[in-house]
Amino acid sequence: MRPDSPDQPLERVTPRRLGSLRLRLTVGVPLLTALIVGLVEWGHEAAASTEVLSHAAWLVLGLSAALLLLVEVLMLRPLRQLAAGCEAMESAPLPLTPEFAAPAPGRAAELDRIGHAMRRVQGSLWQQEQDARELRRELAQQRQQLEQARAALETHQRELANLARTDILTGIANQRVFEETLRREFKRAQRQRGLLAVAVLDLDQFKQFNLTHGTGVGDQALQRVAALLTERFKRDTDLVARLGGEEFAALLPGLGMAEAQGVLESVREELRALHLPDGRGDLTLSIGLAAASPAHPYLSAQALLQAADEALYIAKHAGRDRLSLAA
Ligand SMILES: Nc1nc2c(ncn2[C@@H]2O[C@H](COP(=O)(O)OP(=O)(O)OP(=O)(O)O)[C@@H](O)[C@H]2O)c(=O)[nH]1
Repeated sequence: MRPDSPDQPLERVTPRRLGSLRLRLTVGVPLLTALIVGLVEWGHEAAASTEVLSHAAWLVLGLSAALLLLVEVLMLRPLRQLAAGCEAMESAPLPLTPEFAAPAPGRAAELDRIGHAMRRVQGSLWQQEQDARELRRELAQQRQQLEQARAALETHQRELANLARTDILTGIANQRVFEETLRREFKRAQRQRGLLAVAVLDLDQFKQFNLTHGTGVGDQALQRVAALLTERFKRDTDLVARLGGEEFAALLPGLGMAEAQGVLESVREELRALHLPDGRGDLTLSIGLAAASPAHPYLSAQALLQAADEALYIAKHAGRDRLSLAA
């Protein structure tokens, strides 16, 4: 049996205040009766006979007992049940159950039904709280998953953006980035009356190199050239890129023709000294170089790049493995 069941013995659930009320009624009514009888005896000693008074006292006592019984049955017992229900609600959360489905008959049924309704409400609240807790937990999980998906998406977007700007084989900038940067740096050089050198570098006889050593070795050679250029041009403003195939480019802000020529000649020498692909090979590089300066301006970034291209063409036709300067 549950501690808050209405069938429980009354002594176990009697609230202190109800017990106090009953005690006061139990003690107070007989005392009052005795007091009345005493007063009547004292006041009417001479007039009334002892026998009549005695009957009156017994009548009052009987009425008091009946009154006590009525108070107990009609008020105290239902109140105790209600109080017990309230206490049980305070003490522990209960699931929604069909307890007290049939309230006790009689006048106490009203209070039983109130108690029962309160317990149903409490059970319903408890259930709703459980549901809300479960929903909050699911929401937190979904929020976490969403956060992870968002982070993964951002990573993929970054990778995609990088892929769109990077040459896959060599990992350096691609032609698109080179042309964007060239336009930007050209405008800056024009604005600041600065220097800007552009070099186009092309591996010699690479078709034959592939045929001799295979395209896998050709790929490795392209990667070595990219690494060499990245190593040599490492200022923040420098940019090396692969324009496509076996053709590379270097953008060198702040460098005039003579300075750029010196660095590029050493790069060409270094590559030849590598003897790609196997330390005994003879892979070489032809370079066309153009430089914009206040003394030698170009109309556009495109014109500057075209001048470097034309210089490369001259280097190729002059026998390869050399650097040519734009006119
Ligand atoms: N291994 C490899 N080869 C490539 C790649 N891209 C282009 N090539 C090859 O590079 C070769 C370029 O040949 P060509 O344009 O005739 O130039 P070349 O043989 O270097 O001759 P010149 O430039 O006149 O010295 C072609 O055979 C392409 O197949 C690549 O990513 N990997």
